[in-house]
Amino acid sequence: MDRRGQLCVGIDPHPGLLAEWGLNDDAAGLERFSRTVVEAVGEQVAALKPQVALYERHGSTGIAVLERLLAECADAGVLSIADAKRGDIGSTMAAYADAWLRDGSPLAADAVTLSPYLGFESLRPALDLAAETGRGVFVLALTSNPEGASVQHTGGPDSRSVAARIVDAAAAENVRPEAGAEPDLGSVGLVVGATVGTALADLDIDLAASRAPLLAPGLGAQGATAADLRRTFAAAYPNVLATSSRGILRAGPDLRSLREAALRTGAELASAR
Ligand SMILES: O=C(O)c1cc(=O)[nH]c(=O)n1[C@@H]1O[C@H](COP(=O)(O)O)[C@@H](O)[C@H]1O
Repeated sequence: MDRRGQLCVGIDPHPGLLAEWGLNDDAAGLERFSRTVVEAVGEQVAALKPQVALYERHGSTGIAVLERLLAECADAGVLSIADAKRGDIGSTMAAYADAWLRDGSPLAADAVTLSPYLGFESLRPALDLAAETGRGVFVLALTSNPEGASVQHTGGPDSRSVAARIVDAAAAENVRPEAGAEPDLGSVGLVVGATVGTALADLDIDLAASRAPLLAPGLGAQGATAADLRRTFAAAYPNVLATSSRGILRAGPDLRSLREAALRTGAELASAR
């Protein structure tokens, strides 16, 4: 982010987008779509975030395309975030961690998105493997969809909301006193939607203190702007990696148009007030 700015481009090969790009809704279309995005913006943006579901719907051939895409991200020198939203009991979580975060795994990415619905501590195998292999995780805290609040804003007996507890748990992970001179950010990131409005203040959440990289979806197709992000995240804004999928992808398949869309959005993020 220091070198390339605060934009992540999501790679979401929806059937409708494939058709708009003149591609078939099959593995060959998926491969062409994925390669085009890497070629257009892979040397320009901080990260690419393939949406795993859109590869899974093609079965094993789609997963094979995803494997190649993750390898191509590494070759292009751009960070990859596998948007898989995994979460399960610890013993199964170890297998998910192995799939997405282990050196040499065919699906190894630089980071993976995780769902803490089974309890933050159930994510332990992924937290530990990420720390061990120099990777990262992004744990859902306040999601960008309107339905998220019904779970994430609710509080327990101490009235701290579910989202605030997840942020607190990530913050505790990101403090590693034994590490000596620490980098600004830890490896346990959080997902906080660009669309959450005043929720951070309402729920008394201090994101800046969490030292978490903040993956913020909702820019573009879901209606949020760079100015919304600036306002919503306030002091934590420098830690935000804003992610946009359809908002950028609709400019394709022309390479230059895709690049320009990403450049324009990146510039808006850099100058947001
Ligand atoms: O983890 C995510 O990236 C994510 C979390 C969230 O709260 N909201 C959200 O939209 N996402 C993902 O971000 C992408 C948003 O796509 P666009 O709305 O097309 O920019 C999709 O792949 C979503 O699954």
